[in-house]
Amino acid sequence: MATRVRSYSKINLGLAIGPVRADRFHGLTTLYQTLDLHDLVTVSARRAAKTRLVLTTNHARVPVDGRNTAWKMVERCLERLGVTAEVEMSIEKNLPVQGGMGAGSANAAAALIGLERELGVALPGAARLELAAGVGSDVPLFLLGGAVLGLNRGEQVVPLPDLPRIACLVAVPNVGVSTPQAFRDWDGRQGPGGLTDESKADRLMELSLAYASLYAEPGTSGIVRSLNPEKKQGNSEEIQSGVPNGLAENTLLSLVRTGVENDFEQVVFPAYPSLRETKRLLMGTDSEAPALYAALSGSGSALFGLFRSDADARVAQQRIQSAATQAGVRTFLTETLPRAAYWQRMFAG
Ligand SMILES: C[C@@](CO)(OP(=O)(O)O)[C@H](O)COP(=O)(O)OP(=O)(O)OC[C@H]1O[C@@H](n2ccc(N)nc2=O)[C@H](O)[C@@H]1O
Ligand SMILES: Nc1ncnc2c1ncn2[C@@H]1O[C@H](COP(=O)(O)OP(=O)(O)O)[C@@H](O)[C@H]1O
Repeated sequence: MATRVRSYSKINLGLAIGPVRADRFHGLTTLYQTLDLHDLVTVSARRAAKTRLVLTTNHARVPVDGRNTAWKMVERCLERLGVTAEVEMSIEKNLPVQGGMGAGSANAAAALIGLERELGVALPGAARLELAAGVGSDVPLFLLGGAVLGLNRGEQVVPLPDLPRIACLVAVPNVGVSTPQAFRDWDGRQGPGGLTDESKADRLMELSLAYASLYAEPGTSGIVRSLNPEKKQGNSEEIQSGVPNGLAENTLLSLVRTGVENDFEQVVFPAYPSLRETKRLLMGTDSEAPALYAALSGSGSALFGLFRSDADARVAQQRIQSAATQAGVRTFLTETLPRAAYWQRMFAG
């Protein structure tokens, strides 16, 4: 029987780009958060004398050969295990391609999880993370889920205590942004806005510390209110009923005060000006269900807003859907997905 895996997505709550490294990748400090929006990856595998992979998908822009992240992962995992097998995979795409939501990366992690289950084997945890990092900088985070600190080129992941669930509206413009191109544009920036390598490195450190400080003992920093421990995990019912989620709001506002932002906005917004307008509409104004925070995710093109309640997120959805400048922008109402829920809901039966 085949294994069906929910291949969830991520947003980058914040992302700072550092200097170019010797391997030509950029140093990053980023705060990933998984979202309750997913593709479906189905894997069936049986041991065989020779390895044979077959991949199908419902999306024209997803490659079905060795360029596919899921294919790469399965091929490398079998090699690592010293196993030959016939593997059939299908990817049902619901998430945007080149959206900055890590969908292709998540597909690779889902393929690994599905393959292990099908073959009844499990690689050691560190080996899985190493394989994932080899497939892409964004893949290891999907072997943790929840709130994850990304360092080095984004592939070095540190699980963070869960942030409370919060209502989220994702807006996906009708353009795909190439990640390598966005990095090249960042490197090409000249003039007063450009940072020196030294100040870029300082900023990476500064943001790592700021993200870690979010988890300081409540009450000691004066930022996160003293809490009822039972409510520490947040509560999705609160969000669904439209009741404001005070804990999530507090934590998020703390994050905003740390100066969280996404450096890619500085190069992606000038290249695609309508994205800046999408962010403005997500944010809203004080009188019209404003977002607590809105930003570009990764290198885009998806943007997201985080809201006090599901009801506020719906109002923002209306704002975008009725704006003449936003034709072709798709919106998805969802919420952030903490680590325990990420793993509980992983298998689609
Ligand atoms: C920058 C992020 C933020 O989440 O962008 P999104 O793709 O999500 O938008 C990710 O780290 C992307 O991760 P992923 O898409 O797996 O990237 P990779 O395949 O590892 O790299 C694609 C290309 O991006 C550039 N790259 C990537 C990561 C990094 N730290 N520095 C880089 O310069 C390199 O040119 C590399 O060849
Ligand atoms: N499983 C996959 N799903 C989607 N795109 C893939 C996959 N494997 C490789 N790709 C290629 O990777 C590129 C970007 O992948 P994607 O993960 O959708 O973007 P992002 O990292 O911006 O979220 C696409 O242009 C596509 O050709």
